Amino acid sequence: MASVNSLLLSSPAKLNLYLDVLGRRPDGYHELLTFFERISLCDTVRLTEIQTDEIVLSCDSRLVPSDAANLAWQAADLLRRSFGVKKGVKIEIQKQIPVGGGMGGGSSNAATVLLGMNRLFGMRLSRPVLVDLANRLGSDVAFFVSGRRFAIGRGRGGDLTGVSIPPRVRLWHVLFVPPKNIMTKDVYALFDRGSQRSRTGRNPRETLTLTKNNENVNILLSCLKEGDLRFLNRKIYNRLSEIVIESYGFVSELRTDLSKLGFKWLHMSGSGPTLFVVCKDQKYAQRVYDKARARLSDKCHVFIAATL
Ligand SMILES: C[C@](O)(CO)[C@H](O)COP(=O)(O)OP(=O)(O)OC[C@H]1O[C@@H](n2ccc(N)nc2=O)[C@H](O)[C@@H]1O
Ligand SMILES: Nc1ncnc2c1ncn2[C@@H]1O[C@H](COP(=O)(O)OP(=O)(O)OP(=O)(O)O)[C@@H](O)[C@H]1O
Repeated sequence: MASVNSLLLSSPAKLNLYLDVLGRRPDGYHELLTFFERISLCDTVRLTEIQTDEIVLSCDSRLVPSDAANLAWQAADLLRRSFGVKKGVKIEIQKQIPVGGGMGGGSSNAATVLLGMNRLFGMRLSRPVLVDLANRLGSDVAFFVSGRRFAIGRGRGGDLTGVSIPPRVRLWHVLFVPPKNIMTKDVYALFDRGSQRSRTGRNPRETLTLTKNNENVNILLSCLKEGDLRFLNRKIYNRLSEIVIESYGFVSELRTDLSKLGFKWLHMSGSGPTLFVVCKDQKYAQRVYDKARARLSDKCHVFIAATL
């Protein structure tokens, strides 16, 4: 019997420890400065070479399309078209990362397909070539292709700078995910409307200069290297959180509930609605997890994850 060429891969989520929106770009996207962290909450992606010249996709979540609308399907298609690959592939996705939670699940699946097909078909494409493909699929895809635990993203988010953080540095998080999701593009549109109002003086928002932003990211980096979590908590920042909390009642309610449980430093990842805390170790994370599960299991899903 012929052996089956197949790979079983982990497809991790991300958190944004820093996210500032610096302005609107000529291509309609937003200019970002962000600090990514790869975390241990993972989907599973199985890739199998098939004899027919097609991409076949299945996914165990009904919130995710299983056709050409799936970002993982688009990744396989882009790779095949760019390099004239004739072989077909079956993609089977098992979701763990909440869909539309701000943790980059779809982008991660797409990156896993790029990296996985490169291996499966022995294509030997270099990391920069894969990063280039990634940036044609979405703003978060390049980070997952980079293979880094932490990175700074500029431009649309995919213009990456690596940071050197010792492997011993590992953050622990508890993630609080409301049962409703939020569309990223809606959040950016709300943000634009908010910024317009601020220009007319009705809704002033703090605007950070680029120098201030770079300084903040550098401080965040040193806190991480030194394991200074107290100061790190003060430096974690998300420019989109204010507009998300103002616009989506279920997020502000969850934040209030979590504050009442005594969680002081609550952060939001990406365009939300996932909220998270940073814990000093696994034991503390477990305590936070148990408390939130006991009191808020009807309001949100709770996960523990660490830097991966
Ligand atoms: C919120 C973040 O997750 C932070 O890492 C990203 O900015 C969004 O990443 P993503 O979902 O991979 O983004 P994409 O798939 O490229 O874009 C989704 C939508 O978000 C908006 N978008 C995204 C990135 C960016 N720099 N500017 C934008 O305005 C656009 O309206 C776009 O239609
Ligand atoms: N492989 C995939 N996994 C999850 N969602 C996908 C996938 N492909 C397409 N989608 C669609 O993309 C949308 C956003 O999904 P995703 O879970 O990536 O959001 P997100 O985590 O908020 O993204 P980000 O943080 O990158 O903005 C959903 O509407 C979903 O149907």
